[in-house]
Amino acid sequence: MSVSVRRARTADVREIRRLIDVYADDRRVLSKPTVALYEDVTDFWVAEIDGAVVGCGAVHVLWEDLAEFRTVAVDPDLRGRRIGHVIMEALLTEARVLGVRRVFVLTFETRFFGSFGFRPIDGTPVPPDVYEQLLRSYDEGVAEFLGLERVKPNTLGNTRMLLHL
Ligand SMILES: CC(=O)SCCNC(=O)CCNC(=O)[C@H](O)C(C)(C)COP(=O)(O)OP(=O)(O)OC[C@H]1O[C@@H](n2cnc3c(N)ncnc32)[C@H](O)[C@@H]1OP(=O)(O)O
Repeated sequence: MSVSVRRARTADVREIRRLIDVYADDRRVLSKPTVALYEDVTDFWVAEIDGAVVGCGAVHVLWEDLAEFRTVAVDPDLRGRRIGHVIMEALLTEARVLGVRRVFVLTFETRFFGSFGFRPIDGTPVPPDVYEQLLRSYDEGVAEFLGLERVKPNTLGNTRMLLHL
């Protein structure tokens, strides 16, 4: 079983949609309108086996030194076969290429992300002036990063984690 990871193309959005829908019901992955997936397609990477998409993950830049990994998901039939690790390696390389120094995740999968060095944090790891700027974003994921009241029902039970690159 040979897994390769590449940047997502617009034609991958259907498969990314499928992977999100598998995990969105129990809030493991934030559900998003399909238009948001097309808008953010350049954030995404996909894992393939024999030309079929079996996993995905995204790097979303939040600020000069900070990005969030989002929508890391592997086909439920193929979990536990290190596909997630291969995706994470691509996302970590991309984060370094982009020049960010810290990566945030909001997740139930604390052991998986912990194995890459992510550690639980409290609060929002940005100074007040950056927090004020981030409040201007329309992105739901940014609202979750900021811990805004209106999105708290979506994030209940998730752990906030941070990795210093
Ligand atoms: C920031 C965010 O994106 S948060 C959202 C994270 N995604 C989800 O919660 C969606 C549901 N989960 C998944 O899609 C996947 O399980 C992922 C992405 C978390 C991990 O991908 P996988 O390919 O399953 O993981 P991979 O095989 O690379 O890693 C091995 C881990 O899987 C565990 N594992 C082994 N067998 C299984 C199995 N059958 N099912 C799940 N996990 C297993 C191993 O114990 C190991 O755990 P550890 O790293 O904590 O020690």
